[in-house]
Amino acid sequence: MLNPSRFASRSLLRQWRSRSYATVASNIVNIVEVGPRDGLQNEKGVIPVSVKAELISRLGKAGVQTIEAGSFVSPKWVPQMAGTAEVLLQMERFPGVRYPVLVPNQKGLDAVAALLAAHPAATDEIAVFTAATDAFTRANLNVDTAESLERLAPVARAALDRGLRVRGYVSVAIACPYSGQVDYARVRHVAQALVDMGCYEVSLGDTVGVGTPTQVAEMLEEVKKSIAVGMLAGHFHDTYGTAVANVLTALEHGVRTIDASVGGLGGCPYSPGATGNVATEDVLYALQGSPYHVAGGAAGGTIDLAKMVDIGWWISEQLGRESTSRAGRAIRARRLREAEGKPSAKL
Ligand SMILES: CC(C)(COP(=O)([O-])OP(=O)([O-])OC[C@H]1O[C@@H](n2cnc3c(N)ncnc32)[C@H](O)[C@@H]1OP(=O)([O-])[O-])[C@@H](O)C(=O)NCCC(=O)NCCSC(=O)C[C@@](C)(O)CC(=O)[O-]
Repeated sequence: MLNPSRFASRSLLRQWRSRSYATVASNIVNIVEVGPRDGLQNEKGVIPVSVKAELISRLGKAGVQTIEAGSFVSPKWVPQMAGTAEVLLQMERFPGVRYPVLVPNQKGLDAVAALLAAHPAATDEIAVFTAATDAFTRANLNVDTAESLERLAPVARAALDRGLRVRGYVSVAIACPYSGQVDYARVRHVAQALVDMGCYEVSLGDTVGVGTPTQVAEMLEEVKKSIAVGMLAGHFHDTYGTAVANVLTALEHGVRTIDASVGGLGGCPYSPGATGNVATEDVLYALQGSPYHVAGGAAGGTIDLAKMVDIGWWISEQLGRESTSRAGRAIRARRLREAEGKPSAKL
């Protein structure tokens, strides 16, 4: 450990202090809560705008810093995301919280622009998306990957010109439901193309949820050959129960932004058999007592696990299903035992 009194000048001391701060800051984990978008887009029924807005309001109140609020995609393709503009107007907002929206094409960006013309604070960020395989991109966007990138580049440019931040997604970064094992070099090239078009961050998706920690590590090492790890995010579905392990692996490899979904909601309509995202509650629980600090939004502190458990339960009830968050279910069961006066250790 260096001793600050050994620094010859104040400016060197300042540099040392800022380096120390950078070390601390590098343990800050950002959660992008994708429940209201990735979580709800795969539901069978159509979810009322009021429920979606209430979900986002509750998440903001629980301290979530970034909440993906919905999509401006074709309602013929994904009817569950219809009404995102209304959601953005109905939900309660919290200072310091970001509310990005998914945009697939110029038409989606035009809809965002029309909303912003009337309500300039509706959002300040869009996310564009493509995939590492042509088969998946065709299923999701009706074009192959190269064409999707060609179409997205002017959309990203126009969004940046409007002062919006642009995030990118690469789906099927580990395996594709249509073409199997994915070449990680291809993931790297597609992620690089998104960075080149101006995305400040690229989220790498194990859309199918089949990835193991070893595969995630290999994929990240490949992508990191060209892209600074600070620009990468991890997006892990939990089909085979490896999502929390994959989150921890991504953190070990330097990734500091994790997409997660309250109650483990979700799935992609074009990824048959895939279950929801890693549950936000499970990530929060797994990181307790670790060197990582999960950044909070409104309160400036962290995300409140107890409140997230309540939200996971509430939204699951609204959807007529059970929360798939293991931590959420265990915490809830413990509360019930305690309410009945039964002995309850941490379990
Ligand atoms: C991109 C298209 C539209 C192309 O779909 P297309 O059929 O090739 O496009 P089109 O230009 O021929 O348009 C067809 C119709 O859609 C309308 N349309 C066209 N664009 C829009 C728009 N933006 N908003 C509203 N309407 C739109 C358009 O006006 C037209 O309406 P019609 O004339 O028939 O009445 C379609 O493929 C689409 O919407 N795809 C979105 C699919 C989607 O949302 N997938 C889920 C999100 S990605 C994901 O979940 C993965 C991720 C991000 O979570 C990460 C991971 O897990 O890997």
